[in-house]
Amino acid sequence: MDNRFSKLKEYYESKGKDLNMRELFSKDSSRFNKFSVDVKISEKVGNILLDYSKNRIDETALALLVELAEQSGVAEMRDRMFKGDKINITEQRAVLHTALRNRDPSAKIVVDGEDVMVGVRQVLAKMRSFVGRVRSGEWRGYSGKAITDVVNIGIGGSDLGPVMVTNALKSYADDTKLRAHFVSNIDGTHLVETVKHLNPETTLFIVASKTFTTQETITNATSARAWLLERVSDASLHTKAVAQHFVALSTNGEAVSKFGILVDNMFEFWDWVGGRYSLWSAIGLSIALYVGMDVFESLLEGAYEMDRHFTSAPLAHNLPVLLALIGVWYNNFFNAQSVAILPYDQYLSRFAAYFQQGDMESNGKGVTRDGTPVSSQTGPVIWGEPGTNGQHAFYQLIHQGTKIIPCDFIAPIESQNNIGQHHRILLSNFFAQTEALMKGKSESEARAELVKEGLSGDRLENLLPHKVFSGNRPTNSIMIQKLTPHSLGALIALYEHKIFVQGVIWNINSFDQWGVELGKQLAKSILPELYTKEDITSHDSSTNGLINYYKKNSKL
Ligand SMILES: O=P(O)(O)OC[C@H]1O[C@H](O)[C@H](O)[C@@H](O)[C@@H]1O
Repeated sequence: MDNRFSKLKEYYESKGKDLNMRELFSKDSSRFNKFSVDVKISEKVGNILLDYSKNRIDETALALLVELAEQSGVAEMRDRMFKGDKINITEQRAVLHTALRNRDPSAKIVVDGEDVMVGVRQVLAKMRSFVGRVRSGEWRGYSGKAITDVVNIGIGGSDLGPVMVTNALKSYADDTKLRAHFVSNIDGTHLVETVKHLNPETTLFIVASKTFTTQETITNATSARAWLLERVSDASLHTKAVAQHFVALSTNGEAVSKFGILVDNMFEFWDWVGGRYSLWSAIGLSIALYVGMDVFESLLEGAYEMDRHFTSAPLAHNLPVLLALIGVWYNNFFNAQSVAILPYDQYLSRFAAYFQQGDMESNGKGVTRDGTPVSSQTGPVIWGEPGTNGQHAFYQLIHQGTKIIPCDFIAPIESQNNIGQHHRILLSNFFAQTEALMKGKSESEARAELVKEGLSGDRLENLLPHKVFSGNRPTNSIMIQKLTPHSLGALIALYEHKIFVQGVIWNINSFDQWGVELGKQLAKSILPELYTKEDITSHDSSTNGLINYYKKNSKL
């Protein structure tokens, strides 16, 4: 760790590592007020509360963390990102997903002498017109019927965002009129199972790929086209069928035309949009078709409001900055390996999966921006499932295991589906889990409980250690008023910017992903080997063994 971390390191060693939340809470009745921020993001987003008091921090640790952010140039790098500087140095690209949701009609962001906002607005207008035509039934399939099902074919950033958001905004859609499906995996099962019950006359395929070279997507799109054409018996209708049933979302116009999709049916975006930050671009078309363009634009607006908070709030009261700094504290000093994202909202069931790519592909890096090996830990493992499901699956390890797992609990105050006691039960679990993780159960408390249950002697002594919870396990609690397109947009942007801040502090490039390339290259060289008769000897003995085992037993 370089000098920027030394004061924190010293504080961690002398006091930080022994901070005990139970003691901190009992000594200071205003701890919640001191270590929480309730920010009104905008009228439509509403407030976002971040309670970070259930963390192993005190005023000194927090002040030193904020100092770390200042010294690392977080504010400067943030401003460079928003104005379109090429901060993605390895790819020499600007990082401007924030331009996609910039709702200021007079905004101008110049990259290579061109105002990118012009194109952003044009594509949004094109999306609006297309979405309107499909949703109203004006856009027809080859046989004259309106579209009932949309299948997004894409993977990674061209899949996870739309999957997560369409799921989150289900209550804003009308599934009886238009359904959204997603095919990502190259495993043929994904496509076959998805189209099995679909009517080719009323199905629209969206081929979503920034590069339009991704093996999985192009293979799935080719098979989807074959599926459609096999069902159009009149061959003279084939060109029309592709034109009416295939659209593309991409930065690569040439490859799109080569695939046979009309330029008119292509929705463009640009190399300054990272795949994992692209749901705000044309990649969001499946979202817009599913929930309507107004709702999609509300999502953009919500993210824009979070951008405004991020660019204007002082670092010590800045939601993404606080989340990032708390993460750095555990990642770099307590040696925490992972972070669990636990939304207490079924609509957010894909939120953690989405940010697995968002965070791990961004900050899973081993060299600094100047190419030297990092001297501190970088991005954590991100995982999580919605509550309360997770409670009955993996929370045991978070409560009593040997690993420290900082958790983010997220919940809306209001439910979209108020039936019986459900929402209050859900929230009581949220509150209880964070309390239990913080407080734990001491030996004397556990003993008293066992005595009360009538246990004594060896039985009590033997059981006692299993009933003790060490506590002092960190959580952030995030509450929004209600899961709306606006608040969802803000929540996603909150996490995006958290990742950004951590990347700046670790001095890494959060916007490339070279690490995914090697496996892709090797797969390309292995594929032809799977078609030959003879045994393969060109790899290590394990890879040769696996390939030859497959070939020997394959019935193909
Ligand atoms: O949108 P595409 O160009 O098809 O890329 C899809 C995905 O594949 C790549 O392997 C990257 O790791 C991801 O960042 C990207 O989102």
